[in-house]
This record gives sequence, C-alpha cells and structure tokens, in this order.
Amino acid sequence: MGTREIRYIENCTLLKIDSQLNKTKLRRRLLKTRQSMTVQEWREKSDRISDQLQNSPLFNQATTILAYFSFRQEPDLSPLFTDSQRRWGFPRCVGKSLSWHLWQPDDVLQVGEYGITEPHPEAPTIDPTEVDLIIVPSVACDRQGYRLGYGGGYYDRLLSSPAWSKIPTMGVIFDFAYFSQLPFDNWDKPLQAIVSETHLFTCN
Ligand SMILES: Nc1nc2c(c(=O)[nH]1)N(C=O)[C@@H](CNc1ccc(C(=O)N[C@@H](CCC(=O)O)C(=O)O)cc1)CN2
Ligand SMILES: Nc1ncnc2c1ncn2[C@@H]1O[C@H](COP(=O)(O)OP(=O)(O)OP(=O)(O)O)[C@@H](O)[C@H]1O
Repeated sequence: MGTREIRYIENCTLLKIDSQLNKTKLRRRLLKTRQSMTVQEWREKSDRISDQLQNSPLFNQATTILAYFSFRQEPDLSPLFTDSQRRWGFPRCVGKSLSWHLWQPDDVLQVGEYGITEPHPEAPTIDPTEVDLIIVPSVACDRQGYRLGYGGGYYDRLLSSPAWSKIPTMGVIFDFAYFSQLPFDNWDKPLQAIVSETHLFTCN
C-alpha cells in the first residue's frame, strides 16, 4: 500500500473517532439541557408533541405503532397509549437487540436494563410485518433526519436490518434538540419525519 492510501485510511479513522467524540460531547450537553427542564415545562411540551403527532398523516394512517416509555425526561407520549383504536408496541433490551412486545394500559411493566420501563418478557411479541410506524426516541435530530441516540446503537441496528428498514420512522425531540446538521456515521439511517412541540418536519 502506498503512502497516499495509508494517509487516506488514517484520515478516515481520525474522522470516525472525531465523529464519535463530537457525538459524545453533544449527547452530554443535550441530556443536561433536557434534564434542566422543570416537570411542568416537560409535561406541557410533551403534550404539545402528542398533539402534533395526532395531526400527522403517518400517525393517523397507522394501526400498529412502536413507541417508548419516557426515560431521562424524554418527551412523554403516554397519554396517547390509552387510545384503544391502536396497537402499541414497546421495546425490551435483549443483549444488543430490541425485542418488541404488545402493551395495553393495565398490563404489567418491569424495569429493565438501564432502568428503563419495559413490557413483560412474555407479553405477545410484534412482528415487523405488522408495524405501520416506529416512533424513535432521540437525544437530537437534524434536518436530514439523522439522529443522535444514547449511543447503544439499538435503533441503528434495528433500522439497518432488512425486515425493519422499510417501516416509516418518526423521531421525537424537543425544539432545542433540532439541528441543521449533526455528525453522522456510515451506519446511521435517516428518519422519515421528526416531530417537536412546534413542528412536524418531513425529511428529504
Ligand atoms: N425510552 C427509551 N427506551 C429505549 C431507548 C431509548 O432511547 N429511549 N433505547 C434506544 O436505544 C434503547 C435503550 N438504549 C440505551 C442505550 C444506552 C443507555 C445508557 O445509559 N448508556 C450509558 C453509556 C453506556 C456505555 O457507555 O456503554 C450512558 O449514557 O450513560 C441507555 C439506553 C431501548 N429502550
Ligand atoms: N448496523 C449496525 N450493526 C452493528 N453495529 C452497529 C450498527 N449501527 C451502529 N452500530 C454500533 O452501535 C454503536 C453506537 O452507535 P451511535 O453512537 O450512532 O448510537 P446512537 O444512534 O446514539 O444510539 P441508539 O441507536 O441506541 O439510540 C456504534 O459503536 C456502532 O458501532
């Protein structure tokens, strides 16, 4: 291999490390901002996000929706989960993957890995062919639909697998976490839409 190729590979490696460092720094800053919201501000903004969702065609056309239980002051969409016209699925962390289970109000919940609320492992599982929409919890999103998560790669892996990759995805954030451009890596898969308390963005 010539010097030029070696330099190219070194530069790619450096760019990759740099993007990871930037992601880590940005993640830390945004999580701090999110957790500095008062509970009242969090409740009000979360409810406005639920209203925005209910105005979106992707949401209105969906019967089976994958969502999440709010953790670390993520937008709390739980008022929507009582809508009995829809089927709601929630994730359990199983090793490096997510397993998806149906959940209805009054079904038992438990605390899983990372302290996140999860459905019971024996709750009925959901197959990707049944899913109309994946609501993706995000630390930040950008105009192109790129997303910053907690760094576990769970949604990156899910959305890169053929069975799941065709399902429409919608990122959920508060306005302060919307950017024109986030650092991204070659494994990141852009989202189709993003919802915040004031906007419903369709990504290119
Ligand atoms: N509400 C909710 N549920 C979710 C997700 C989410 O983003 N939100 N996930 C979306 O993926 C999965 C959980 N992913 C997570 C990944 C990492 C950490 C975490 O605490 N990481 C440590 C660093 C760990 C390390 O360095 O290895 C940290 O941030 O301190 C938490 C959740 C599944 N369930
Ligand atoms: N398709 C994939 N297959 C295998 N590993 C992957 C894949 N996508 C991402 N990863 C791994 O996951 C790790 C986390 O990636 P990244 O920092 O982009 O996470 P994130 O998007 O913030 O997290 P999450 O998806 O859990 O919310 C990376 O170390 C990466 O190597």
